[in-house]
Amino acid sequence: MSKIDLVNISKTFDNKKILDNINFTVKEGELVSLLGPSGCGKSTTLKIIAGIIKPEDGDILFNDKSVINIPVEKRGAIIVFQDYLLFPHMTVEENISFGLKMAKVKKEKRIEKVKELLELVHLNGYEKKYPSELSGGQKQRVAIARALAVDPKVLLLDEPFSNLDINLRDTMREFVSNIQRKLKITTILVTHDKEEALMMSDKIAVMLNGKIKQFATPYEVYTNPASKEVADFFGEKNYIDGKINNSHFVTEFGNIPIYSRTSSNLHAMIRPEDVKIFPREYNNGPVGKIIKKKFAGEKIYYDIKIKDKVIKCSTDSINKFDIDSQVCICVDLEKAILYEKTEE
Ligand SMILES: Nc1ncnc2c1ncn2[C@@H]1O[C@H](COP(=O)(O)OP(=O)(O)OP(=O)(O)O)[C@@H](O)[C@H]1O
Repeated sequence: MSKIDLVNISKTFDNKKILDNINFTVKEGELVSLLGPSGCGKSTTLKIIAGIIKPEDGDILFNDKSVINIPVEKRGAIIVFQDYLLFPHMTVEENISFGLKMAKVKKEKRIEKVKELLELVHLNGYEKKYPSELSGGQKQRVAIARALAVDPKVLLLDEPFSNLDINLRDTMREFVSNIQRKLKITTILVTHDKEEALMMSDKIAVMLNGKIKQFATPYEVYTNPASKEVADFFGEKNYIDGKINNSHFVTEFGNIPIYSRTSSNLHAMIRPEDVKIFPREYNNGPVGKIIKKKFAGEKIYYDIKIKDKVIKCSTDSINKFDIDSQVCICVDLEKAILYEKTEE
């Protein structure tokens, strides 16, 4: 297993800068997610790490040694693509042992390794099946076993769950997490799914427009986005206006202390789960009317109109309120983050 460093990586396609000075480190045995919207450069980054694409600037280090001039087949970084790319004319065991055969590993050793991997991915008994006889989840497990067969220095997963239905996706996320932790294999996961990145990663690299905007733990990225741009990408939020007075940002929901001031043109970002909602008669905060309600199993999402502003709130589904009902809200301002206003 390796520590991976991306050092000042840049890449241009058709005169357009796709990757702009990318830097981050994946420690040995860590799972780092590369998270960002479609087209921001995630897959290109993965292909550069694997050696499929060469950057025009920068370096890739595996355990502090440059691998930039090492060709893809010798580099030891294996990509599992979202469409698995299994060989359709080969059985499960032939697919898994393909890389070992290429590496001229002896037959007995190959058989032993395939057996071990089939056990790891819970596919014992499937060795003689062809990919067309497998479900999506099973195909993906074969693809992972095939990647692991060659003992890669780093496992690169390119949107591995996006072709799976939602229930299987959860199962496979957990399955891959367990294998990754068990083998302690350095892994980079490309995803545009925030929840997936939050659940699976040791660290998240948030990528927007070819740049890494934040590199931190899931908790840090979610609770303390490095910029308004990251906060906007990362889930629902409210922006609350206010005025600065005596080192405080004064809002209609209460005051937020300002520790270091960079601008006077601020607003406070607050997540929907940090807005509490109470029946009108509690009378312990600003009053508004529920104008939208979305039931999502464990949670209910409300839009509450207070004067001319709409505040988003999410609660567990025990707290039920009807559309048009009057409620009062309490904003947990300790969780608020002040950002400079940008042009919308
Ligand atoms: N070989 C190429 N030649 C020209 N442009 C390319 C090439 N590969 C990627 N691009 C462009 O680079 C940009 C980033 O592509 P990339 O596949 O890295 O994005 P992504 O973040 O992985 O997107 P998605 O989530 O949709 O897969 C896109 O605008 C894409 O069109």
